[in-house]
Amino acid sequence: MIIERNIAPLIVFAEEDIVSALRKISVNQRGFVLCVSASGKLEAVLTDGDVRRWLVDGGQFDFGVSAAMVANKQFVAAKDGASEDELNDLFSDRVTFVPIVDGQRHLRAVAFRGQPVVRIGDRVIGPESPAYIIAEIGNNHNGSIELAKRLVELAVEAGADCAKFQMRDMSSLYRNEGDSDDASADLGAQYTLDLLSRFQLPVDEMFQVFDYCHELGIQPLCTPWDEASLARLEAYDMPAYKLASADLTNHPLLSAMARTGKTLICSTGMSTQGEIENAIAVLKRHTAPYVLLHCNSTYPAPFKDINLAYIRRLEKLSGGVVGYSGHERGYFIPVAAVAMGAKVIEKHFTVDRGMEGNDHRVSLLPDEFSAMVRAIREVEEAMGYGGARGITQGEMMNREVLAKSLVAARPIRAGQQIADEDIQIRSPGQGLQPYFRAELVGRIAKRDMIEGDFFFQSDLADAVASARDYRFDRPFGVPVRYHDLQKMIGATNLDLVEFHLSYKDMELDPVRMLDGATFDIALVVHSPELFAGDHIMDLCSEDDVYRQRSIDELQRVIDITRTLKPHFTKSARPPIIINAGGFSADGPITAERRPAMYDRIADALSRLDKEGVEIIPQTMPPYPWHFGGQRYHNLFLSAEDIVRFCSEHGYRICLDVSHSALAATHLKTSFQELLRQVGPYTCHMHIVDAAGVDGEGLQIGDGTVDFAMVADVLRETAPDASFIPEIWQGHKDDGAGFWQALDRLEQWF
Ligand SMILES: C=C(OP(=O)(O)O)C(=O)O
Repeated sequence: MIIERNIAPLIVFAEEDIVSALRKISVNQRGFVLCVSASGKLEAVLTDGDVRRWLVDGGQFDFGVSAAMVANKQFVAAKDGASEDELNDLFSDRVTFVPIVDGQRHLRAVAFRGQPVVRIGDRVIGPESPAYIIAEIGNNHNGSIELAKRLVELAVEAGADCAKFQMRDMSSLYRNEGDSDDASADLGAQYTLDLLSRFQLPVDEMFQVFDYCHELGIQPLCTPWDEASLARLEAYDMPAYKLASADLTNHPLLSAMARTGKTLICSTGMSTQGEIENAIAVLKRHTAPYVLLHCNSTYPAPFKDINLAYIRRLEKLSGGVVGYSGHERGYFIPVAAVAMGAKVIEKHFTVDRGMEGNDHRVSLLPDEFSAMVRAIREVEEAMGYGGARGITQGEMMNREVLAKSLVAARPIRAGQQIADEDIQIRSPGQGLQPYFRAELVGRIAKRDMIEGDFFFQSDLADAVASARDYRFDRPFGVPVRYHDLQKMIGATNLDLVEFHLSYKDMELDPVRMLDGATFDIALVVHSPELFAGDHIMDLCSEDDVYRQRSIDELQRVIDITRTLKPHFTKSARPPIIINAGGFSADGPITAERRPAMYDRIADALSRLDKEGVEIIPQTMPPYPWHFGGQRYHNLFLSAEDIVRFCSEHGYRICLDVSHSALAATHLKTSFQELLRQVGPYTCHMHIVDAAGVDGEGLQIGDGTVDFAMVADVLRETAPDASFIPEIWQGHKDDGAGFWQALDRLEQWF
């Protein structure tokens, strides 16, 4: 259960109009608002459903009507101080939230049934959120406001979500009123008192540092070590509080903190399980929103004593969000804690581990802290949701190359019953997976096969997508290789073929491969991206030798295209599609570096003999799949970049609908707008579906692209551009994937 005490987003004044109330519901995303009087008394509850019922049941569509007129005055509410069990009893299938009111019906909080989440300012921390990472500055400023501010700056740079400090009122906190010269104090306490007396920031300076945090966009938090400090921090209006392990058993302070109604992050170091359970009971009695941090309060904590597995136990005990406050050396343990479910991570932070004070020695330096943040974010990305196992895009590509298929062991004639001896298992994995063997045996072959031909899903199906003549409002074609060119052209009324050259194909003699044949259609060539020796085309590489190799390879592609051209009678100036380069391995390249990269590409292209051909760079997805692995593409993603390159350097492009849809999703920009802007520069297109940020090459209808919209925009902005359905592995099974795509696309194009 969640108790929300920040009620401002959940209330409207009863006399506010219904439109204001609906606006508030849209913003708070809770599906309701509570109508209160000017003095804050709860009068009614207004849900989405109430508004719908009002409209359907003959509401006068008078949007000036007050929220209270439409709202429901019969609602379930609880008294402030109700226990968690009492609140739980009020929930039902229909009641998913319960307003909590005081004796005078003033609204105090709202209880929600649901996932345990807490809020700190505008941050929501819960099972689905990224970990909230606290840079524990504590007293590592050693009493210097300048150093405190510098640590805040460094925490921001390191990617922390929060910069945390500590506040003590020395006179009320210590039994000797914080007298650091008290000779009767034992050694440990005397050392701590001495440090604290010298290294505390005065309250007004502490507040200046909090202001500085706000200025830099990082949340400030603080641990009050006593009630006097809590009162001072309340006066500043902190968004939440941290309770130190040392105070988990200090129920009066815990209760005082709980009474603020703010989220409490409570460390559990130095406590037994029974003491932790008692603290949870206090927190629940106050219906406080809280996070428990597993912690071993040794400085530094020995790895053998950390007992990270306790995080899971703590989660069960608390029934809420858990985290980890680490005092060990290094940052691997917090990263592991995140993998175990920690949603708050606190680590000490310093500029110099050699400075005076215990905490410095167990603190991370800024570059270590930022490495921890990076590692945590990577682990979070890798955690997933434990749903059903699917095959990822990268695996799918590797499965094609590395896995096995069922292939014909000897020639098979159409109409023949397939026997077990007709089948063998061979790599690559482009055909039916081996476990279909039993299903295949006994079937009647639908086609003639020679030894080594793949069996496909269609050999098990009763109906197969096959080619026919198509009608489109623009020239269309399919991708071909030397080996299937004749077959594809013979199958349907293509206007063009897009010749996909592999680097191996470049060693073949085009004249011999075409055997003197000519075709009454046009030619588009897709240059290889990968050349011999793992060379990936990169016309803007900063390595001049590498770049020159890319230029030379592209010149060879141009020469081959010129040799192919006379065999395609409708080709005046065949376009050559290139993936121009500009990829990176470890992360995206910043926007400032991109213009120079485009200039290098334009310069490389200007060095080519392009007589008789047109080079058209392809629009790119954010994550290309070179060698089945993940890299970053940086160029030809955004509409602005593409338009600038084309208009400045006089090029047209190949618009890959799948790539650009993924790019728009990744860049959080409008795909429709991208199409509108790049349409006028489009010479040729790959029309194919896409999903998410890396699901490319999908069959039409298997992704999320709105093809009706795409067709409408392109009819206006690129009416003459030709296209192919570049379905991944569409050529398999005699082009079944291409024919199915053309079938589906005909309704729009
Ligand atoms: C000492 C503190 O916390 P922990 O117990 O998590 O180290 C603190 O927050 O000041």
